Amino acid sequence: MSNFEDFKISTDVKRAVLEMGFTEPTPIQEKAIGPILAGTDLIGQAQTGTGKTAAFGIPLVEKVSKRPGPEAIILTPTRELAIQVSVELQKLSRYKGLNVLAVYGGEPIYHQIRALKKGVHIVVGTPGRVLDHLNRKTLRTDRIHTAILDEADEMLDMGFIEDIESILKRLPSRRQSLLFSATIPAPIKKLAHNYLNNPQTISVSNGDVTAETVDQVFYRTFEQDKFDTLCQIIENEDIRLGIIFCRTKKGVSHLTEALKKRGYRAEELHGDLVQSQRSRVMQLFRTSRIDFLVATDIAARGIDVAHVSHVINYDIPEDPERYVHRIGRTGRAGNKGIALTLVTPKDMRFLQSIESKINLSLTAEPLNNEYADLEQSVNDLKKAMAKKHKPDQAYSDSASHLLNEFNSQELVEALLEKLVKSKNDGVPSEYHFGETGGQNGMVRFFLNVGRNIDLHPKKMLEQLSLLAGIPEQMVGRIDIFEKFSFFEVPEEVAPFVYEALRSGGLDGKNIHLEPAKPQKSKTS
Ligand SMILES: Nc1ncnc2c1ncn2[C@@H]1O[C@H](COP(=O)(O)OP(=O)(O)OP(=O)(O)O)[C@@H](O)[C@H]1O
Ligand SMILES: [Mg+2]
Repeated sequence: MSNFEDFKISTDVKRAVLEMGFTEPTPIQEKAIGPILAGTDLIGQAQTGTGKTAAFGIPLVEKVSKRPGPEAIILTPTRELAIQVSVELQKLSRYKGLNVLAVYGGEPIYHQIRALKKGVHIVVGTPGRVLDHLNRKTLRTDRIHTAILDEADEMLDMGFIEDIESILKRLPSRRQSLLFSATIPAPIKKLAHNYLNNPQTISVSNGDVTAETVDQVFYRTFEQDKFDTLCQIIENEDIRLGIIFCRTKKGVSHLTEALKKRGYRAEELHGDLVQSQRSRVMQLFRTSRIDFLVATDIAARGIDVAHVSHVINYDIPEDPERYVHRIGRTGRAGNKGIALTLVTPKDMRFLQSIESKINLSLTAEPLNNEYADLEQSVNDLKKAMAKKHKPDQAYSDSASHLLNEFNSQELVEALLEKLVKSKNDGVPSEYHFGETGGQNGMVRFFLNVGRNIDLHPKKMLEQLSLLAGIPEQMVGRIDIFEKFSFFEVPEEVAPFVYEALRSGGLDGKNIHLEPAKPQKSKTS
């Protein structure tokens, strides 16, 4: 089947579908619409951005009557998603003339009560506010024949499960229940069977967990270099609209502030904002009046904004499912998208679990380091100029001499080039190390060894044991990357290694060491 004409749906609904620009059903729509029309309970799984909303929305608006309702309830994990889904259902039912209402927290409840009283056919809501209405008896349930959990795995997970259970318990038991998500882990699927009646599972992922329209790469960086790395990425990439994800609300605020200071059009979205701010930011982003939405995982699920060209994980998600949903905000409805993830040494294990979840190994994108070095050299030079230095006659004479001989523009260019080259000559000018938690009594060190350093793990091992006076076999694992390396040693010898690195450096040559900033633990 490759045509909406082939479904048993009324012309009112068909007309709306065509007006929305949908000419052929997507695979999940092709497979799910028939069974839903037939009344089957269903678990529907398909990649991000492949039209799951219309897959349940089309048969739903077909089945809901114009009699006083409500006849259907859809639950979503965030307010933004409730609004978005209600808008899509309103569009689908435009010619049928149904009323769809979004009910969510952070908005005066009276407006919603008034709207519910006036008559609503389909309710889309977040669990907290829906429960509130049920408790106040402002939302009647006796005519509800369909319940849908969008982002079902999230809804049946820790944060929501209790609310969902109490809502479902109050709905008529003779009802059709539908669960949709891009990810449905096995334990959640098992749990889902408690709420469904003899469900059919429809899965269209042809082996890929993430949408194949999204190009995924990662960048190696350090905690303290993340912002510079991000700015370099933004400068290098051609970003139409970008969503930047951070782990915490604070992180989102700080990053937004920093980006704004640099002149980027960015706004923050997280749960500490009042609803009017949240709606305003979403509106600015949807209408391209800002270029970057900096968000917590609040924006990870379901959000559909046209022309999002890039998703950037400023903080890597610790949970592989979150990664799948976050990057799914781009590459939607057949469009291309790019997903970039910043990875620090301590993030490597999260990257590995993501890779095994999505059955893909991501490629590391090298940063354009020469330009980064150039920028740094220019900054170094500016700093030097800002310092009042005593005039040294010999330097002054040489400078006048050179200026007489060469054009000043060319002279500065040559000096800069020399400065950048010297940064990369042989031994790096700066070593940097810090400790992050190792495992099983091991302490992990990481070293920023700069670029272009020829450091074989074996050589590093020899030097380490020589320096710290510890046997080679005491060193756990050594990983050497382009720009940094890390290794683990038993807790008891860690202080010796620390001292040895501080006082000596790996090959004893002109090495400057700095302890890394302590890593603060973050909470959301
Ligand atoms: N048949 C279709 N033809 C063209 N575009 C479609 C079709 N169905 C849906 N779309 C569009 O595809 C986009 C993604 O749809 P939707 O938001 O329903 O995806 P989803 O599968 O729910 O993704 P997620 O897992 O991220 O929630 C929307 O902009 C929607 O309008
Ligand atoms: Mg969706």
